[in-house]
Amino acid sequence: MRPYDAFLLLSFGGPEKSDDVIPFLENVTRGRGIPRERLAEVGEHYFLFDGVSPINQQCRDLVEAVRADFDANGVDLPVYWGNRNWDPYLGDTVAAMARDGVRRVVALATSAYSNYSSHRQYLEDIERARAAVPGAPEIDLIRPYYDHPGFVDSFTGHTLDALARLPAELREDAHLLYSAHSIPEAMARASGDPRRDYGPVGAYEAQLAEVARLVTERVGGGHRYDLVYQSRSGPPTQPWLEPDINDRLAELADEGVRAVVVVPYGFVSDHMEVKYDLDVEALETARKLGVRLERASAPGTHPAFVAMVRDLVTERAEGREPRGLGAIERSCHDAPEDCCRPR
Ligand SMILES: CC1=C(CCC(=O)O)c2cc3nc(cc4[nH]c(cc5[nH]c(cc1n2)c(C)c5CCC(=O)O)c(CCC(=O)O)c4C)C(CCC(=O)O)=C3C
Ligand SMILES: [Fe+2]
Repeated sequence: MRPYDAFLLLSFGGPEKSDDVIPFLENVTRGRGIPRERLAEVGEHYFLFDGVSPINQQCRDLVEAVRADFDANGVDLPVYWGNRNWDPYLGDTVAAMARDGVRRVVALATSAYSNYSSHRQYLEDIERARAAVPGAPEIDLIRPYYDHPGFVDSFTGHTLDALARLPAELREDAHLLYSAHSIPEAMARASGDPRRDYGPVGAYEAQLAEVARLVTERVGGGHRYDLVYQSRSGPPTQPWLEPDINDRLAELADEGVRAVVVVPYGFVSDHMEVKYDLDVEALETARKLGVRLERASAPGTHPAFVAMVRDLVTERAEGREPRGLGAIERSCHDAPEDCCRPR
């Protein structure tokens, strides 16, 4: 797979026992101005699950699936994994790669969209880790891949599965709620390639709208749908993207909607923000409102998603033009120096 001699999965990281929770939250929020009350509250979400975030095991599963897929398809690259906020830390992984004689790495982040947290911050993580390791390999980060057919098809499949779990009499009129991580409005406006015009909403929201349209079209059946946000943090005075999923659920209940399928299209796996903010909190909201809620799975190790990883690796290795189902102008693949920076 020239010019590369290794593949790296880059992820967020999460705690795996109660004692990890507070140090993990300190890592995530260092210098970010998250109120203490919010931190205590999010800590409780983790303690509810005995301090174990699902995200690390989901990364191990994806690493194994990618290894098997590479083996079966003649992609001869060792697979490494490193995180931003928890063990295995990216810095340790970069040191291990240097020791193993790895010179050039192709990396995929477990974030599909353009914005500071999902794209730029991973580029910064890579540079920081490399700077601390003498003889560190070069690391090329794969572009945002939100409209790759492998990402869209895995959500389509999982949305159809979730619809099938609804009682037959509720299925046809079920409302689709596409849920993504809220971010500060300023971060949303600064997302993407600064030379491009994404309209008033910025690249992140434009990309989300594209994916919701693509998945709804493929699911068929003419379902009505909305874009909603979850997991807001930051001080209440700072505007973040809205509407919150819980507020929108209340409005839909008022409008007479009796069943919703929540599609966590902002995420790559069913990690804590999905397991708590959707499966505990939004489910409870829906139950109180008398709305039936089914949650579709995020891609995880869906075969289309695993095959996507290989396609993105070969795209980068062969220097192929990026392709997607949407309008590629919405991406920031050709502006790796300036995209998704705070302005
Ligand atoms: C866009 C986005 C994604 C989706 C794309 C992607 O996947 O990258 C994402 C994913 C994740 N976010 C996660 C966890 C947290 N995010 C926080 C805080 C924040 N997230 C932000 C954005 C995003 N976050 C932002 C703008 C903040 C404010 C602070 C800052 O500017 O950085 C906090 C602090 C407490 C709080 O305030 O909630 C925690 C604990 C986990 C791990 C879950 C697990 O453990 O399973 C994952 C995958
Ligand atoms: Fe987050």
